[in-house]
Amino acid sequence: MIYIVCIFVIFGLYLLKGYLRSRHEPPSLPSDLPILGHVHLLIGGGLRLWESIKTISHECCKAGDVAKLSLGPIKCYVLTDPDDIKIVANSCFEKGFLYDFAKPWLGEGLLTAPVTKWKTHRKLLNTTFNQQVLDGFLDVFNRQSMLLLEQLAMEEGKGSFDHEKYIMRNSLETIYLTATGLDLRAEKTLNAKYVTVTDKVLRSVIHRIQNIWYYKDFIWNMSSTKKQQDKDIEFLHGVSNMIVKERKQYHSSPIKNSGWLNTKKCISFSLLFHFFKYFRLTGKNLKSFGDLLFDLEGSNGKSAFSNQDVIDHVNTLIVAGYDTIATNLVITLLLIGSYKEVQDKIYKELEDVFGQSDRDVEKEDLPRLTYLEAVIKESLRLYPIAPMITRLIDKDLKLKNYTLYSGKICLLSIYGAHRHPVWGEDANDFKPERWLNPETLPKSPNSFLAFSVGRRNCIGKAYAMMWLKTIISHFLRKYLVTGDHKKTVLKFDFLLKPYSGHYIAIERRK
Ligand code: HEM
Repeated sequence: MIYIVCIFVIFGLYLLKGYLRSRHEPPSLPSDLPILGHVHLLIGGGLRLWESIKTISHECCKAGDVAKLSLGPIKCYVLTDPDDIKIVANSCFEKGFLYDFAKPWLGEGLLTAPVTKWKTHRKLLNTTFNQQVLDGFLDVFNRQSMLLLEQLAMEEGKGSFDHEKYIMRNSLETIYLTATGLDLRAEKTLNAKYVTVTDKVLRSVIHRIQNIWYYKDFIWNMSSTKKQQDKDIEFLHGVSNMIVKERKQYHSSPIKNSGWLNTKKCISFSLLFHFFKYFRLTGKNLKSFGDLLFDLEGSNGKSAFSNQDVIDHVNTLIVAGYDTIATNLVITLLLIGSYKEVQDKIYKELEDVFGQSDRDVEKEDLPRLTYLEAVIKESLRLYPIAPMITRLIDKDLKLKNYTLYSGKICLLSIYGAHRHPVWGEDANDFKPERWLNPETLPKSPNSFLAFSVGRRNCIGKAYAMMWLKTIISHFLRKYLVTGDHKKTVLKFDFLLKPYSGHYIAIERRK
């Protein structure tokens, strides 16, 4: 008898726990189909995926900022409240299995590294992203801006054109120079191929995310997309392996520090060639991120990173850096071209700082470009390049109104937080002025999340702002830009990207 009572009590407690837990669980998003859940939202290409991200975010906001979403058997949470997002981002650092789909490409660089590795590596990498190192890149940013203007000259006065192709190429060259020291300018074919192949690999990762039967490795491994992905990744790895190997050779050389002329003797001809181009371009002995990583020492006095670590980090910096800044620049120029009064105000600020001169941007100029900074932030608020990121909930977490239970994936909607009512009734409008007055900004400092939030936020934030301010200030001193952002159609291919209608026209300023 006592056994039967015990079984009833245990069963009763189990049911009670389930009931109490369900009372704290958030509601499910609408259109939750039996067994399939919300998988139908993932079906279709990048255009449909972007629409789905917007729908999920708006529905979640309506449901009280926390909601459940099911992808077949996989149960997820969605968040749109900025403060709740910060709690999750600062408590759970593991990103969940979706990021594993990028591991064949990015290995265990910062973006995809498991938490144990990420913690030590992020601390070390933070030291290489200091202001002094970034200031050293300003020369590259100025040279690359001038190069872009030279290339755009052929489009002057000719009506609308696709500025994305120029900007993608230029951004890749810039990030390559600062991450590896390699000057891709002289490698036009390699540059064009790198951009195309990177795009293909991004799309293949998205293809896997969209088709849940590919979540199982054995099915994915049999697919033709995976076979093509392997070939593409082999090409991308081939490029970075070549560079990193040569840099490593140079760093392990006993005469590394004995001056540029001596260094020549111990490095291969091809490296010498790259060095030559690099020094010619910058005119200074600048160190790339890759060089700084090789120089870092661990607690035992030896190199902190293995060859593979450096390759993974350099690959990650290139991928995380070039597409994000390029896409933001494409969208920001389009917005500036759509709002004449905004363009006039930026130009006025540029005149205050630079007069009529087309001189280089100096580090002292950057903090003075406050209106331009507001424009860039407003562009990132309306069009966050990474509109949704994920975290694995690895402990039960109490939020404002709900508890999230361990084991589920949490989708943090940056898009949703940026269009949240905390931004006011004009949340959908492009209004850079809101950034100039603390009264017109949301109370919570976590409401702007374009670079994510917490300790696992974007390591390249300061780099990105510096590069964007430099290039736009060169561009607008030379050109008047027109465009119509309302005609632009966007898609989501791992990152937010323009699909069509994003063209601009440029006229030289008198
Ligand atoms: C407008 C430009 C950029 C935007 C909007 C942006 C946005 C973001 C976001 C939202 C994350 C968090 C991703 C996640 O949690 O899954 C992130 C992470 C990261 N970003 Fe950026 N990023 C930009 C530029 C850059 C640049 C220029 C670099 C490198 C030079 C860079 C390197 C990284 C890296 C390495 C991470 C992973 C950090 C970690 O996990 O510790 N980003 N970025």
